[in-house]
Amino acid sequence: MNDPEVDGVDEALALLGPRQARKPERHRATPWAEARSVAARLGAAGPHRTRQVALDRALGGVLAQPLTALTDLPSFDTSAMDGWAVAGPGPWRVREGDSVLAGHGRTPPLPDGEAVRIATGARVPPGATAVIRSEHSRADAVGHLHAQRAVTHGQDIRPRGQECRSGDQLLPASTPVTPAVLGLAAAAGYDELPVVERPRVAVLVLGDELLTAGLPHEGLIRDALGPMLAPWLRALGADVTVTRRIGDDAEALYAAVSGSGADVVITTGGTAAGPVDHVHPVLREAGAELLVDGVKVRPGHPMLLARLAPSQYLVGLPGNPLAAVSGLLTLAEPLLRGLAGRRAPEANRAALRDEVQGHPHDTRLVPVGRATGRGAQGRATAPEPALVVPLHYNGPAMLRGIAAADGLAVVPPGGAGAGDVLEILALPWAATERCFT
Ligand SMILES: Nc1nc2c(c(=O)[nH]1)N[C@H]1C(S)=C(S)[C@@H](COP(=O)(O)OP(=O)(O)OC[C@H]3O[C@@H](n4cnc5c(N)ncnc54)[C@H](O)[C@@H]3O)O[C@H]1N2
Ligand code: MOO
Repeated sequence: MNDPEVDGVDEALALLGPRQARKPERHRATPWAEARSVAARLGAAGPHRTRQVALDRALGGVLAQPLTALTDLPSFDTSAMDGWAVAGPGPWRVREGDSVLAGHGRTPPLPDGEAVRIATGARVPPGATAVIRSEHSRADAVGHLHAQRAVTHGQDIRPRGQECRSGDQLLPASTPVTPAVLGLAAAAGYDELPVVERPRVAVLVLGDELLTAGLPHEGLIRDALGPMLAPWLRALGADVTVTRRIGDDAEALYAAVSGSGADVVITTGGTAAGPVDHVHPVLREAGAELLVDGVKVRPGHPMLLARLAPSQYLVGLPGNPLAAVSGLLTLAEPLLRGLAGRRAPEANRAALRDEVQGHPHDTRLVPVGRATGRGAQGRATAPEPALVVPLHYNGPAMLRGIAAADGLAVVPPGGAGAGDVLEILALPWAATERCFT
């Protein structure tokens, strides 16, 4: 675990001038799984602010409190079918000129031996013992109703409280608010829901070489992270309040970090030890506490997590775009998930179709796609466990692999062989497919 790095981190530290040398002792990167746990623990600790929001604004949030029924459901004995409410054994005398419809108030009691027309969803009159579907009954010429099948007591009546009693817990806290949850909440009497407020996130994009439009030219390149991070972070439960381009300006970075009112500041670039890599010096100047300073993962090993204030964090993503994705999923995702009050999803697992080379000491995160067709033994859909294909173009500076991917395989140190079953990190937009479980 504590072996010296074999890949140049020691050498990189040796290149640091005395002003930049951040630790007298040898740099120790955190193992990948431990780095995720640190971020998850911080997130789970909160703070969790609760907000009451109208139902139509609660979608995508998570319940801050258990959802408790405000009423019995159904709230009255209800007809489950269109037909006849009857009282006692038949045949029944039809109560003429009268129909019991949904939405109507209390109806007069039904005496034994009588039947009245009733609609699905209508209140069953007091005294009724069953509902007979219209297609299972026949009214004769002298005003009597005959059942064409045996009638059992209570048939096709939904009794009050069948689904829940007022005060029953319908869903626990931390349940994601889906369209179905909105429907249930409305049925159970809610106009508003208490949801965990989304953590506010500020994104600071560093680098003088970045263009926001047009073609790369004369050493300048397009900013690939600005357009990618805000929507990705939103999908992880964050409220991204701003994406700012800071350039390679230490003072501007210090001002942006120390003046930020965000719960989480996310920086991109500047995490390494180059002449304009300002993140470490600025964190030092701001009195931040480094909780994770480098992670034993490829790409993305210079990623970091710092506490700026008691409940305010900074995640430093490396500038190489796939390394930034690695930092996003390793540190930002578990931190934000916890702060957003979300539960950890069950780990997805899938079998590798092809061997993946590993790093000798570090975890690798490798974009993978679901195998289909011949790769999945001739079937159109992947068999159990799902089969995934490692994708090309997975270098730290490349997004071509991840843009075509269904997830990121967690490749242990030393690599993995064909058929090995690995954890797959989900991409938030692939969540609805849940294909790896
Ligand atoms: N001497 C060493 N140099 C480097 C090491 C090391 O261990 N020793 N690690 C390398 C690794 S791995 C990574 S990753 C990068 C991390 O560097 P920084 O976080 O300081 O990022 P930058 O130097 O600012 O940029 C790196 C690379 O990424 C490009 N970049 C930056 N931002 C964006 C963006 N928004 N969109 C697209 N591309 C971006 C930037 O132009 C650089 O090419 O350090 C290595 N160096
Ligand atoms: O690990 Mo760097 O983060 O490979 O590109």
